[in-house]
Amino acid sequence: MNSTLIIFGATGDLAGRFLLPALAELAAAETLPQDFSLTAVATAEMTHEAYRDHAAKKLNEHGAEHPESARSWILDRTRYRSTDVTDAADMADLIAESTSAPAPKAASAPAPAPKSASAPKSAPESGAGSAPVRDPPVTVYLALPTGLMPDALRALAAAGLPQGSRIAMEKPFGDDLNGAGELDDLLGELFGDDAAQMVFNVDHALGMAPLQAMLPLRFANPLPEAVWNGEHIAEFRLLWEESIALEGRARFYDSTGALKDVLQNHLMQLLTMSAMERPAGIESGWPSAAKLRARKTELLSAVRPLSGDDVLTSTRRARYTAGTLADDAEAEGKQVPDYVDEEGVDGSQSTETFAEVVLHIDSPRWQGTRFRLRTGKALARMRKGIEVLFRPVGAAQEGARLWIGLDGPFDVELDLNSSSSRDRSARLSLIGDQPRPDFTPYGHVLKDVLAGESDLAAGPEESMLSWQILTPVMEAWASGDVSMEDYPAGSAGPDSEPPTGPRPQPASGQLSDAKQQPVPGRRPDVEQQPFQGQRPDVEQPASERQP
Ligand SMILES: NC(=O)C1=CN([C@@H]2O[C@H](COP(=O)(O)OP(=O)(O)OC[C@H]3O[C@@H](n4cnc5c(N)ncnc54)[C@H](OP(=O)(O)O)[C@@H]3O)[C@@H](O)[C@H]2O)C=CC1
Ligand SMILES: O=C1O[C@H](COP(=O)(O)O)[C@@H](O)[C@H](O)[C@H]1O
Repeated sequence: MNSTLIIFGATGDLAGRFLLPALAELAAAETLPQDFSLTAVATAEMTHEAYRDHAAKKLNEHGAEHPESARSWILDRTRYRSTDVTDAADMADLIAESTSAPAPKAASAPAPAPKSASAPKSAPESGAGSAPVRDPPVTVYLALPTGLMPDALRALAAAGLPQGSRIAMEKPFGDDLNGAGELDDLLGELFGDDAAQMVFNVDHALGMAPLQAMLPLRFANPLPEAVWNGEHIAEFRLLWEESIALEGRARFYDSTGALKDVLQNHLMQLLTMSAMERPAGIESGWPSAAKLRARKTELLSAVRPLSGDDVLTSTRRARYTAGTLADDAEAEGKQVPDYVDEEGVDGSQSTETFAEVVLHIDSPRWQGTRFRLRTGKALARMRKGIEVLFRPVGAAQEGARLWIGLDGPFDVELDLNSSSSRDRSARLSLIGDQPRPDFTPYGHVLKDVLAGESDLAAGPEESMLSWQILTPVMEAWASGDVSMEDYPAGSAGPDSEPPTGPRPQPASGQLSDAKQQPVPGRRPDVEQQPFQGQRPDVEQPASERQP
């Protein structure tokens, strides 16, 4: 496991809300090497102590559930450096400094064992404060706005990274289809064939244990798999609804919006994990990263392209107006102004805080099923999960419903048709909890990134296909063809009818002619596999449940 971590964007929201708490979590679980050190980087001038104070506050705010000893263990190994991420010379100094000097406090303060006095699970490569290892590998985490990624990567390549180093890049991968293609080309230019091993495209949705569990749930049980198709499922709702609003992130969010921030990446991962065909290797535990990506790209390639007209019937966008946020642990019932009046927001940009898109997949398995992807900020409650609406059978008014919570509560709910007596129908709800995840999503991500694993990294092809699917939406929204709706902060969202989707699906057994154009992938690690869906003869059922 790499023991030197450098976080760019260390004063940002991601670092404070997720990365620092995840490091404390890993320290508490004794997963980090004893000689672990963190170099926190941003542009602001600050002393090590000032940064540690800042980090301690963030850990109190977002990581209070981790033991005090684990939080101090991280802080003791943290130094701060102001560096221009686009400057190669500055970058080279930073890397040399991060790998050659012991972390400022680690040499003087004995490392408190976070949970017990036992040895860490990963063997230390050198003790804290011992003689530096020559050119040890580093892990560079780019928690930066997307626009900075190309310059940061160029500077890193020019500075030269020690053998075995890794780069973690936050989503979204590029800003649109062209940007993602250019970024992929740039990675190839800068790092050649090593790019696939070296660069980890982070999408923390993939670190959510229940999303990983979708594969065993679907493929290691006969029950869901037998009905996991368009004949039985009318609609998937892939939801990433947040109760929080901007949280001071206007600089980032106002040039991004809900579609690019969440729908293009996290929700597309929910889509692929819910709908992909069986990946080879799942029967023996977990598929290889290449096999998994092959199934994901196959699925995304089969998403029916949206025409300009389809965008009108298949999408909604909105932004919040003044209101009171939900009274939960994150949003705390705060009052917020109209989105356009939030500090740092440029109202003329028409940035949406709510996005909904309905897609169809032209594969034998998924004929007639709607895939509804919905995300938004300042909504009535925090709800991330997958809702599966089954088609009604016989005289039943409603079909069965399955809910899988992804990010706490980790609830699973199965609503079935039953009856309370011979002549009265009633719903039977089976409710349970999923197994507790070992780590939070960012705990998983950081553990994998530091350990050099790639199973949970998102492939660049997936990102490009996702951008390709959404390009017509972005174009229609930019030209104003789909009007911007609004919703009071803290409400369930806009009160218009949810979109129902585009034109009728192709006649039974036929797949759409208008397939997505293949996106040229540079990485050699994606294997294309043919569809193995079993039901080419499924007909569109008469009753389609309305959202
Ligand atoms: N916040 C979140 O909840 C999540 C964010 N992400 C992703 O993380 C990334 C960062 O988001 P977030 O933390 O919210 O953004 P913020 O705007 O909160 O933070 C951006 C960080 O980048 C630093 N920075 C900006 N310009 C430079 C530069 N030229 N050189 C060095 N550092 C620079 C800023 O430091 P300074 O102020 O000193 O310039 C700041 O630390 C985005 O890609 C986002 O998609 C992913 C998942 C969750
Ligand atoms: O990627 C992002 O995710 C967060 C939400 O993450 P979660 O794990 O708390 O659901 C979101 O707030 C942020 O805007 C986005 O960049």
